[in-house]
Amino acid sequence: MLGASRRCLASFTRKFSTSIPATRTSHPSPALERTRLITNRNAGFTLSSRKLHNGSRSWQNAAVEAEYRDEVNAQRPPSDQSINEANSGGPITRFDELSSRRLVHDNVVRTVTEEMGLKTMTDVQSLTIEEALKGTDIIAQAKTGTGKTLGFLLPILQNIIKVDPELAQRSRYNRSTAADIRAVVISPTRELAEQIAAEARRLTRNTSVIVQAAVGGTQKSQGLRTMQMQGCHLLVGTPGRLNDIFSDRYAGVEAPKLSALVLDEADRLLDAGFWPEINNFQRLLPDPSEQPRQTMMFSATVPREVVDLVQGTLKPGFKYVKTVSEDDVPTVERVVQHSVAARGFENLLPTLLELAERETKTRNETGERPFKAIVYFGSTAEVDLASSILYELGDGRQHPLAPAKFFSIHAKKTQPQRTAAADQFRATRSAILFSSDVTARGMDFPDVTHVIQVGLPRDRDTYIHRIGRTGRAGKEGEGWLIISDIEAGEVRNKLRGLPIRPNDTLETASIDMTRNAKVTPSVGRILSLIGQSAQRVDRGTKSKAYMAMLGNYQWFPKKQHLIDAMNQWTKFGWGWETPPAMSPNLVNRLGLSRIDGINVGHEDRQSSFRSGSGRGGFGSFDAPSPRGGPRSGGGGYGGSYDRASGPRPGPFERRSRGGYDGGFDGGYNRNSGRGFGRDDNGDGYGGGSGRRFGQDNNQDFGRGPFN
Ligand SMILES: Nc1ncnc2c1ncn2[C@@H]1O[C@H](COP(=O)(O)OP(=O)(O)OP(=O)(O)O)[C@@H](O)[C@H]1O
Repeated sequence: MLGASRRCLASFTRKFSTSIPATRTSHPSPALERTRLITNRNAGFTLSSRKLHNGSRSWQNAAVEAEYRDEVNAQRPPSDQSINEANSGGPITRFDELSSRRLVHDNVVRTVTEEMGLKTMTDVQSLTIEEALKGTDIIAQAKTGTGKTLGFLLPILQNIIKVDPELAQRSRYNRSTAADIRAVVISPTRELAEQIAAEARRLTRNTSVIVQAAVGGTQKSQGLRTMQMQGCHLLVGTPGRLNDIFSDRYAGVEAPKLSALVLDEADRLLDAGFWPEINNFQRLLPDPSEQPRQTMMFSATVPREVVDLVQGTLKPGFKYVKTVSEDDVPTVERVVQHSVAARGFENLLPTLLELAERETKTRNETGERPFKAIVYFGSTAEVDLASSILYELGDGRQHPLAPAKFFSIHAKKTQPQRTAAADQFRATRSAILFSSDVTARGMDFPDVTHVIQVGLPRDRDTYIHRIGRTGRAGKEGEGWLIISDIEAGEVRNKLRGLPIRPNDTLETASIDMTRNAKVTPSVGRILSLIGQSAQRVDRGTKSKAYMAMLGNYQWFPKKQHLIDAMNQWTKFGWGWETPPAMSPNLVNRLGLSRIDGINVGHEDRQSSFRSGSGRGGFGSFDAPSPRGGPRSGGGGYGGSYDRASGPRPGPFERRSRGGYDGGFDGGYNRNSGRGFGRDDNGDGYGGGSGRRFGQDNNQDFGRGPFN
């Protein structure tokens, strides 16, 4: 954030004055209490540097606690009243009114109502579309999955058509060029940019408006050729690639008539990781004093500081639309949210399996929508480890989670792998997507029944956006947060006020794996399955996950406690007597030199060791083994067993094995090399505020936004 703040201060010290008439409040009703159109009349202040230099946590808290003095209720009437209101010029709540009031071309409205099947506007659409059609600048905050995308695409499209009416019809003759861009939408992630472009193409299919996407990880030259051949009116892209093509003087990409700029997931784009790119990109666009343009910013989370930050750059009269009131929970009510406190890190995956099995079974029995889950982890390495272990459960026999298909996405995969995984997950009825935060914002995967977060999300907004992948467009969903006991205090701190209910119905969460114990057969089976599967995953994948976790838990003050908990995980989760090695340099940098239990050395020199001892694994449990017959003591792994002396083919490279025809897909990129930190965009941009530790020995930690 620091980087952003400094630059922001330089760029946003302009004072401005704006006065906006209060929006009419008519027929208030309880349903309307939550919907607010906030008009900020805090004119003429200069940004406080101290405020902007705050860390993200205080950002979030400030946002939650912020009292907006100048807010005006613009509450939405109940539906039976709205039609009358619309006829008499009240707020528009149905898409067909856009046509009857001659606000949007019939052709476009028909596409929305007939082809997309949408009749009634959501709150945020009702409050933004009409304003945006007038060219007003907008900051909009609305809960996840409430149709913000259409809230900006529809007015952009109509405003393009207004300037060039011929574009309203589909024409065989395409006059557009790559130097004819009228609107740009910026998204923080490639997947989201592609999704927005796909929605824009659906919306424009009966017009001559051309939509293109420009995202990192794809061939720039190929994208440019398409743009040069087909032309472009509406460009959707990620910040790095947009900068790249606009600053390439030979690309022929220009926007002299640019009339709209949209920042989707605006708070993320204005965060430190992206701000330099956004700032730079704006400089490549026509000067707004010569070519007036509309700016719109949308997100489910818009901290007060972001509003303060950007309002100086918006046109006087801008609207701040907020459909989440301060005292409302920022997640949709239809998503029931549970938290499970697991005893240690070694309990996390067994708990995940128990939950996934239970939910799959229940849904099969009741005939509800099949289990379709996104499981979030804090880093790419954890995604790789968990997805490998869960996939390996199907080794030569019926997979316990069949018929679910498995996919995984993170920023270290190639873009074609990421796109394929997203597309296939979208199209699959029963599936599990293991993901880092690259899919946390904006992604609209249909029918996701569960969002499961393993480990503490980096902040409150990340939790909210992840949860927002379920319960979309009026559907039900469940959120599960599975954390280890050392995170419990921080969870209370970060996620205070959210409607998360403790849940103790998962038996494996509380099992003490450091001791021999009697467990129920079902628990014993799960522990054995995970233990055996962990043995089949190579050492490198595990070591990287360990390092990544160490990076993610840098916030944890009691280092000895942290290392003890992590070593307990490697010992009882994987059967390793010694944890992965860390270079002396790294140990120093992480402030661990006085901590017991660190394996100082070089992991690559240890990788040929056979890890695991005769004991190890999940202690010893009196439970039948999954292959029949009672298990004797001696550890869940059945002895020392490590197939990690050389890399084995990644599970994602195999489509199906044995009796499990679900198969893993989406590609498995082993060439991760550096960077085990968190990732959430992967636009190939190397800047940002992510702190990196341990660049030696291929050990790379911390929240590097571009890992
Ligand atoms: N008026 C509407 N009625 C019903 N469904 C709608 C409406 N508008 C959009 N949708 C659908 O709702 C889903 C979510 O929309 P969208 O992705 O735009 O949400 P969002 O608010 O941008 O979410 P996020 O905050 O996660 O980015 C999409 O499948 C979209 O087609």
